[in-house]
Amino acid sequence: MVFATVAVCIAALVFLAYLVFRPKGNSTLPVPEGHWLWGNIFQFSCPRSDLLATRWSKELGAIFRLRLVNKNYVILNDYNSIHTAMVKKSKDFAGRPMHHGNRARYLYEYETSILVASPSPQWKTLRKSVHSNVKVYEAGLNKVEAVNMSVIAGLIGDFRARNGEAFNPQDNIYNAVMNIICVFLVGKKYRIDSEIFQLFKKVEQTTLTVLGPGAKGAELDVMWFLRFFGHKTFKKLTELRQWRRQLWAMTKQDLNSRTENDGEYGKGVIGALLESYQGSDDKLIKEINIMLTFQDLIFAGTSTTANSTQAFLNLMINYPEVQKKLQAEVDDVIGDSRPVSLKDRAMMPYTRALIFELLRYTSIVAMGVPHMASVDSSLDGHVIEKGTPVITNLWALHHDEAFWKDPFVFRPERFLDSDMQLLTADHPYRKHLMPFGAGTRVCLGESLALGRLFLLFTSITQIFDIKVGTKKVDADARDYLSGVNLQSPAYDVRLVSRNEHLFA
Ligand code: HEM
Repeated sequence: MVFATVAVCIAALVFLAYLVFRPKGNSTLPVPEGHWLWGNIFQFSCPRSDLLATRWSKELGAIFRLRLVNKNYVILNDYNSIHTAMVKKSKDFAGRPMHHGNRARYLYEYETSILVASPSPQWKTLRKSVHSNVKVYEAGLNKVEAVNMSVIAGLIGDFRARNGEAFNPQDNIYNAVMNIICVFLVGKKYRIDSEIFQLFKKVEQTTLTVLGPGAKGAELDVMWFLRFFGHKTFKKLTELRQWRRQLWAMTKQDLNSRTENDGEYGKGVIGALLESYQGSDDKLIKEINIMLTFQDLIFAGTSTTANSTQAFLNLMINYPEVQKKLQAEVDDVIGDSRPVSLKDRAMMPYTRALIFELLRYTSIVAMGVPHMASVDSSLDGHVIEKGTPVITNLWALHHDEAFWKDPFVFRPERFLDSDMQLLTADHPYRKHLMPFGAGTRVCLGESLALGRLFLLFTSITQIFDIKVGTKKVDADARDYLSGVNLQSPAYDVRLVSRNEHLFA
């Protein structure tokens, strides 16, 4: 009797759990086979969820949904679906699913920033302000260039100090890119061993480990109660909030102690933002929104560019014929007696094609940044309910075998025409390339990133022959490590000087 009562109670509880956790709505989109209660969550919380989603899309079609416990997520895997959602129906899908992610909500202190806010008057004002400050920054191209080149000169110096011996370039690249971001944000480079620089690094790197689809602790998004049981990611999130507050206090103190012309390059984007809102009656933007946007820009700008540069060196080792062509163009257009300038770009189609190919091949931001349907809408005849998170699988778009010939071969020529000129922007290859997303939420740092990659790649190539280190590591992007951004596995390289006098 007792046994029967317990069995009935358990069955009732399980049924109740199913009723509570079963996803609401009646989506017609196919879903991969998963657990009856928690759906696909543990399958999807894996390293390289982009590769898994790409495999699923081959069985289920370009648009499918995942069930993560009681929530439906829509995954878009080809050009038509991504372009329709991001560009044609940009307004319908420009939201961010902040309410779905406990980790993000807690980290962002239940407030918003440029990256996590759905379109609203506050988001528009913030995006417009950052954008106009970025533009001011870009307007004086010489200034941006001077900033970049001073940091790049330091990086070249670090590389030279290796005397052509094998070494892992990861830290040097990361520190240089982080300092480029510091100059962009607050108008100043920092000493690598300074407390503030170390805090910048800690905030950036920890953010990457606690957010993102495949990051550890994704289960907190649907089982928030786990925070009461000593969950490690929750502890990290709490620490990160403290480090960010500390970094923000130090940054403000530093900015306040400087006069307009004091900093090497003004007060940067954050200095300008703070000045425009401090003392203004406009209560739309609060200091916390600027602090959170500061964090967005640190992590959106650093590892994306650092990982691309790290991938570049290993690609040059693995594709020596590409390196030769790049060097030939650098030697031809820039020569060996002056540093590279952004103005050279117009005369360097091969280099620009190489950068496009690198962005396609590596697809560093493989799953984009999650979007959300802001209204009831549809994609390819399927209803997408308001509030549904929508993920763009940019990896699948950039490695679609039905569209790209040999997508796993690194070949810059695919972006050149028969006269070796860059394909025009309306060419299908250019249109299918969306490493920065597209539409309303397109990456805010696209032109900055393209400019920096150009200066970094050409400067390194001008000064060094890039050679294999102690052992060759495959550059196949399918083997990259996951996080929020993909990263090449560690390798070492020999950078053998071919130009002794520049940056000496
Ligand atoms: C190789 C370098 C970079 C790549 C591949 C990249 C890629 C992306 C992607 C895919 C998105 C999401 C777009 C979407 O929501 O559909 C994004 C958003 C964003 N990126 Fe980048 N990014 C790069 C560099 C940068 C830099 C240097 C900055 C600024 C310093 C930056 C700032 C941002 C911001 C603020 C957003 C959010 C925009 C919004 O939500 O409205 N990114 N980026």
